[in-house]
Amino acid sequence: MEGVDYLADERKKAQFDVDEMKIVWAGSRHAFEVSDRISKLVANDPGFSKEERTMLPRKELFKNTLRKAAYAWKLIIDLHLSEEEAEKLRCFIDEPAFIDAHWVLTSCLTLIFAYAKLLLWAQRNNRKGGCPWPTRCKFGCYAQTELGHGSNVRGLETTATFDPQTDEFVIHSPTLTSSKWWPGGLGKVSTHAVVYARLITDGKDHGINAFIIQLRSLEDHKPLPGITIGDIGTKFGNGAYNTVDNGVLRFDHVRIPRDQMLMSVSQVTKVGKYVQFDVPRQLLYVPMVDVRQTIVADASTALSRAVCIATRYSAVRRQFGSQNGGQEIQVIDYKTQQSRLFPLLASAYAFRFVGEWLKRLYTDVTQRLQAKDFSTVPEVHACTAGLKSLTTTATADGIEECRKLCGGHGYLCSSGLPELFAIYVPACTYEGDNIVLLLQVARYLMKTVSQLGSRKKPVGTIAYMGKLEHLMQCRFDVEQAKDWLKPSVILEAFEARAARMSVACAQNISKFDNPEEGFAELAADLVEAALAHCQLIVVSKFIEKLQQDIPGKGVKQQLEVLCGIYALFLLHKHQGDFLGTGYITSKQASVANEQLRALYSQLRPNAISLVDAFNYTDHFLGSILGRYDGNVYPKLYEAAWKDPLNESDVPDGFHEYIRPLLKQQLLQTARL
Ligand SMILES: CCCCC/C=C\C/C=C\C/C=C\C=C\C(=O)SCCNC(=O)CCNC(=O)[C@H](O)C(C)(C)COP(=O)(O)OP(=O)(O)OC[C@H]1O[C@@H](n2cnc3c(N)ncnc32)[C@H](O)[C@@H]1OP(=O)(O)O
Ligand SMILES: Cc1cc2nc3c(=O)[nH]c(=O)nc-3n(C[C@H](O)[C@H](O)[C@H](O)COP(=O)(O)OP(=O)(O)OC[C@H]3O[C@@H](n4cnc5c(N)ncnc54)[C@H](O)[C@@H]3O)c2cc1C
Repeated sequence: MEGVDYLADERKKAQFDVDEMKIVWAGSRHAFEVSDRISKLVANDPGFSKEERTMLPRKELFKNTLRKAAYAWKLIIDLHLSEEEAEKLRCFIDEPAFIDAHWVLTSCLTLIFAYAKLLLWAQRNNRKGGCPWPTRCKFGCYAQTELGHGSNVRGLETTATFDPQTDEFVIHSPTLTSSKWWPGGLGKVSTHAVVYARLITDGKDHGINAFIIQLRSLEDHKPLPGITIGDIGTKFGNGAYNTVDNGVLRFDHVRIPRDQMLMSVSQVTKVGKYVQFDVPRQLLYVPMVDVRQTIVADASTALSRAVCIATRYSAVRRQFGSQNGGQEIQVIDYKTQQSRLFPLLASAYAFRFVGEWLKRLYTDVTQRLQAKDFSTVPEVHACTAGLKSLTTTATADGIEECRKLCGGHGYLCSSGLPELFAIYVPACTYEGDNIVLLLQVARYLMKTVSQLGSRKKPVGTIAYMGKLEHLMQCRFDVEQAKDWLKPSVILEAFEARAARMSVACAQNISKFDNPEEGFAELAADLVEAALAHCQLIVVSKFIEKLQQDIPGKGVKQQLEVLCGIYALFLLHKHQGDFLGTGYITSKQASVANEQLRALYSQLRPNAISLVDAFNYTDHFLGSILGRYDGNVYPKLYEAAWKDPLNESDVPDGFHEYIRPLLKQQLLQTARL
């Protein structure tokens, strides 16, 4: 029946003010209002329908994305949307597109500028006049990865050879493996690209630098002479990321003016002299830091969406336990369901808060860079790399777990979960493979441990290493379950575990004559130590959030429950680390698990309202199982009939393939 709220009883159980929690989730009252308004605008506009996305063939799907992007662009202009509103529009349209960075950044700059802004910052500081680039081009992409190399940026093969006769660079793809491969927006749309290539002057290779290169004619959109471009082919999942034209690109001695090199860390003069500036070479990599922090901020959105679907459906779905003709048990009441679902709900909140914090850290580093203060770049690199790895791995795994939590119906495209997973899972790979990124964090940790004796004091997220002596010796000395609720106890447990794992790795590396050999041999342990450090960051930022003034009846209490679940779930999952490093005993681990179970019971009556606080429209959720009103079964039944296979009772191919077989069977039966 339309209009009935099948989850109304669940909503009545809430012990906190949901409207206030919506504001905490959004980040501020203003952010909530913008998000609420724009999500409704998208949901009520048939131009943004997603209904048939998983059924369209690739060419139609792609054209449909182009249509939506153009339509959204028109709306932004017609409605005079601010940058913040445009970004929300991009988010709620919920379709990866070539044009994404336009929504992320500004309504008039290009995607290339997004990636290149820090490079351009340095360029502006080292050359007279600004770079005319952003206003000149139409659409851009970021062409770093090649067919043969992605993670190993120093191994890229594309060359940019300076020709002093003409004051130009000659861009060339010398091998098949040097073909640019993967850039989003490259295949069919981009007119320009930031291309990473080896700089060669006077026969000398100066390593990787970035260049701005026009790819297509602004008149007829054809590739310019010497340039070959195409799409790399269909990707994982129906619909999903196939809305994006990830592309391949080859250069055959393409000439570009000298000033199209992004001269952030070095410069080539008119006579071909290579000059290195007095800035760290890593500045070349800072655009990756920018996008990684955006990915961390987006992780909570993807995870909370899956959790919202699985939580609502778990309250609607009933299995077993009916007595005397009464109702069966809601699957959300099974302790196993709770122990799989509630840590994901807690993780969604935890990632939200760590994402907010990382944004502030990133804003701080960009301000420091303007003042030529490079001191925090290594820490920001470690934080963005590590948190990108932690949050995307946990989110991709979490979405898949939510699919399983919805049983068989979770496997239907109409549950929204298969497509959400297919769109999300490449986040574990793009902007840096998650293992490669954890190894970067491990390098930073090993460096930190090796410098502990020096005058350089660890600060920021590694400040805890400053009390190493205490962290190596301390023991958890309380016995009751409720002791595990004290923030100081949780924090010390995570600090001691992270510090001990890093120190153990450093000690083992020191047993090798060559530290690089030791690092390679111990890589699996180092990844675990890096993860322990990143989990400590997430836990500590959640605890910091709770120290703020949080208004609203019961809101802070619910967040305390979620924080406890996040931390104690990790402790339970990684018990081996905590026991192995000797900080807790097995009795204490079991007491922590007791406390975790008690927290699940406290969360249970609030579960539906905690996912309502995400304030997602049914359009954004794109899931029959996650509908706000819980009216699942009639809508699932209705949706099945919309499948193209159900357009006729007798399927295409019946006469060619089914009928002959049926006839053959009839004949055989007759012979018998
Ligand atoms: C524009 C907005 C778009 C918004 C989009 C929103 C969501 C995303 C949606 C879709 C995705 C779309 C696009 C995806 C794009 C891409 O995937 S682009 C390609 C990304 N590629 C990578 O991430 C490659 C990963 N590899 C690397 O980053 C490096 O090569 C590696 C870190 C592995 C280093 O290799 P190595 O050869 O060992 O290093 P070097 O010798 O070159 O340098 C080492 C020193 O530099 C420090 N460092 C490394 N990276 C950074 C960094 N990013 N920032 C600062 N510093 C860095 C490193 O710590 C070493 O320092 P020390 O020498 O130890 O002091
Ligand atoms: C959807 C999508 C969009 C993308 N968009 C862009 C884009 O816009 N622009 C762009 O330039 N690129 C883009 N990429 C490319 C992406 O950045 C790379 O795929 C990514 O950096 C991983 O590199 P790779 O493919 O070389 O993986 P590989 O490095 O080949 O990884 C293969 C395996 O080797 C392991 N491995 C590699 N190195 C090490 C090591 N040192 N130690 C231990 N294990 C290691 C990895 O963990 C992984 O298991 C995109 C990729 C995808 C999937």
